[in-house]
Amino acid sequence: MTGFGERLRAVTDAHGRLCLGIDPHAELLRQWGLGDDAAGARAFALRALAAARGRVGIVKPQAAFFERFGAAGYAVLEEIIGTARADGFLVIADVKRGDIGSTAAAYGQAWLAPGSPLEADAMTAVAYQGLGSLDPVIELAEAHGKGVFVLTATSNPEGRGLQQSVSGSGRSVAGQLARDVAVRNAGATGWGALGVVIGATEPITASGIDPVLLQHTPVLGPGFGYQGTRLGTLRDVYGVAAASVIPTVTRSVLSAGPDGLEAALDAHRAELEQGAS
Ligand SMILES: O=c1ccn([C@@H]2O[C@H](COP(=O)(O)O)[C@@H](O)[C@H]2O)c(=O)[nH]1
Repeated sequence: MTGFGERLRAVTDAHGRLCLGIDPHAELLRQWGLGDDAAGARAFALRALAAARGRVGIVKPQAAFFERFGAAGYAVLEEIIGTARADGFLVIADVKRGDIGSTAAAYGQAWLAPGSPLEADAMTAVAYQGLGSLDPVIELAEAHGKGVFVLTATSNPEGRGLQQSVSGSGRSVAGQLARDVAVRNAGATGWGALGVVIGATEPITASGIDPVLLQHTPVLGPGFGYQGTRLGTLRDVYGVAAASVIPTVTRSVLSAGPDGLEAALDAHRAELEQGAS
C-alpha cells in the first residue's frame, strides 16, 4: 500500500501544490445565480471541480457548507467527494473532527475508511483533547494510505491567544503540537501521513513553531487569497518549511464566478510559482 505522504507527493509532482477549497457560501451561491440550497451547492461544486481539472490536483471541500442543508447537503458532499476521487483528485475533507479516542475512531471511519460513503483521502482534525486522542484516527489513516491534518496554528486571529500561550513544556501550544506531530513523522522517508494545519496569516515562527522540524510533515496552509496573504510570500511565512506547504485558496478563486474560475486558478498558480522560484 502506498502511504499518504507518497500519494500526496505524486499529486503535487504532477499538478503542483495548490489546493482549491470548495466552500458553497450563501453569498457565492447568490453571486453565481444559484439557489442557496443543496441543488445550488451541487452545481457550484461540480463547476468548481470542472475548472480544477488539469489545474490543481488537490481539492478541499469544507463540510460545513454542505451540512447547512442537512441530509440533502450530505448527499451532495458524498457525491462531490466521490466524483473528485474518481477524477483523480486527492480530496481533503475539511471537517475538523476530534473527541475522546473511541469517538475519534468513529470520525476516522466516517471520513477515511475504505468503502465509507464519505471516504476522502485525508481529513482535518482537532487535538484539543490531546494528540493521543487522535491515535485511532491516525492508525486508521496509516493502515489505508490516508492522511490527517491536525490544526496547529490557525489562520484566524482569535486562535492566537490560546495557540501561542506557553505550555508546561516551555513551548507554545502550537509549537509543542507541531513538534509532537513531527516526531511521529520522523521515520518517514518523504512526507508522513500526519500533517498540520498552519495558517498563512502570520509567520509561523510567531506561533513558536520551528520550521526546521517540518521536513517530513505536510502542512496545509489556509489564509492565502481572501484572508489577505499573497501566495508569492509563501517563503516569508513558512521559512524552510515552505517546501512542505500545500497552500489553499477558496473564496479568492470562487468569487471570480462560474465564468472566471479557470482564469482565477491560472493566476493563482502563476503567483505561487513565482513565489516558489
Ligand atoms: O486555520 C484555518 C483552518 C481552516 N480554514 C479553512 O480554509 C478555508 C479558507 O477559505 P478562504 O476562502 O480561502 O478564506 C475555509 O474552508 C476555512 O474553514 C481556515 O481558513 N483557517
